Amino acid sequence: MARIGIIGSAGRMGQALADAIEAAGHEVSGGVDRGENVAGLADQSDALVDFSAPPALNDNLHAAIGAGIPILVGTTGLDANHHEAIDNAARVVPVLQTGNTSLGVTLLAHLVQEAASRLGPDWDIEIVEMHHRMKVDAPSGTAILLGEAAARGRGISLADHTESGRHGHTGRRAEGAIGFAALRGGTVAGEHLVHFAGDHERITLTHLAENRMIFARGAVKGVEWLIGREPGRYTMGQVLGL
Ligand SMILES: NC(=O)C1=CN([C@@H]2O[C@H](COP(=O)(O)OP(=O)(O)OC[C@H]3O[C@@H](n4cnc5c(N)ncnc54)[C@H](OP(=O)(O)O)[C@@H]3O)[C@@H](O)[C@H]2O)C=CC1
Ligand SMILES: O=C(O)C1=N[C@H](C(=O)O)C[C@H](O)C1
Repeated sequence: MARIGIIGSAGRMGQALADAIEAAGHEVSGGVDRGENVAGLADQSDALVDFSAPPALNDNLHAAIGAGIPILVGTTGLDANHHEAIDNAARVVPVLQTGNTSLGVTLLAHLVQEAASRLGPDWDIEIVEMHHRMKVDAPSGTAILLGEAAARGRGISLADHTESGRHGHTGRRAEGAIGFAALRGGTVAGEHLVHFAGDHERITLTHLAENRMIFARGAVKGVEWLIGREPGRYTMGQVLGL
């Protein structure tokens, strides 16, 4: 039984996570939201899970380091500075950062990498995601994770090949680009389609999240796996043995 502290506890994911922690036989050691004491929560926890917002990240990492416990970062919308802070924290405590904790997306990322490596650069890659109307970041963390998997498969850098938010007279598609489109509406928990568009044929790999429990259960698995590990930066692929 582990004592798991929730950062962003009043949010949609925080509430789903509390249910998943209890269903798995663990204890919710407490929860914090904006402006609350994360260091105090860390002191009474065996691990922290962060589903909050990017401005909270530095305090959350410091709290995990201060208490010497692992942290799973599920918050999306992170930039290069956030990733650098995660790398630094991972020298001291175990850290798992992912844009999607579900088993399905973790497997999908492997399939996307494989398809991208086998299909070659004349197959255009376009990633389309749809989420609920309350989502604040785009493209989703999952779309970026899938873009990175495609870029790895192709042996290119995602940053150098991203085409996002096309509008107006864009000119033709850049050769070798990985495109992103984000739709928002209703209560969609999360949909991701990765299109491989070749000459006169198309392959689409899809993941549909039907509710948030798939993310919450994956996060609990991640935490169970992280507790007792050496410091380091880990992935959901390692957790799920994929
Ligand atoms: N990795 C994954 O598998 C998944 C990741 N996510 C990501 O998780 C994050 C949360 O999503 P969701 O639950 O839908 O969002 P919500 O807006 O429902 O919840 C976010 C919660 O975090 C709180 N919060 C905001 N700022 C801070 C802060 N500085 N310190 C502590 N708490 C804070 C909010 O409080 P307040 O309302 O006061 O701002 C709110 O309670 C998003 O980045 C989302 O993309 C979501 C699903 C799965
Ligand atoms: O904000 C959400 O809801 C989700 N966020 C994550 C993302 O940005 O990919 C994961 C999931 O798709 C739901």
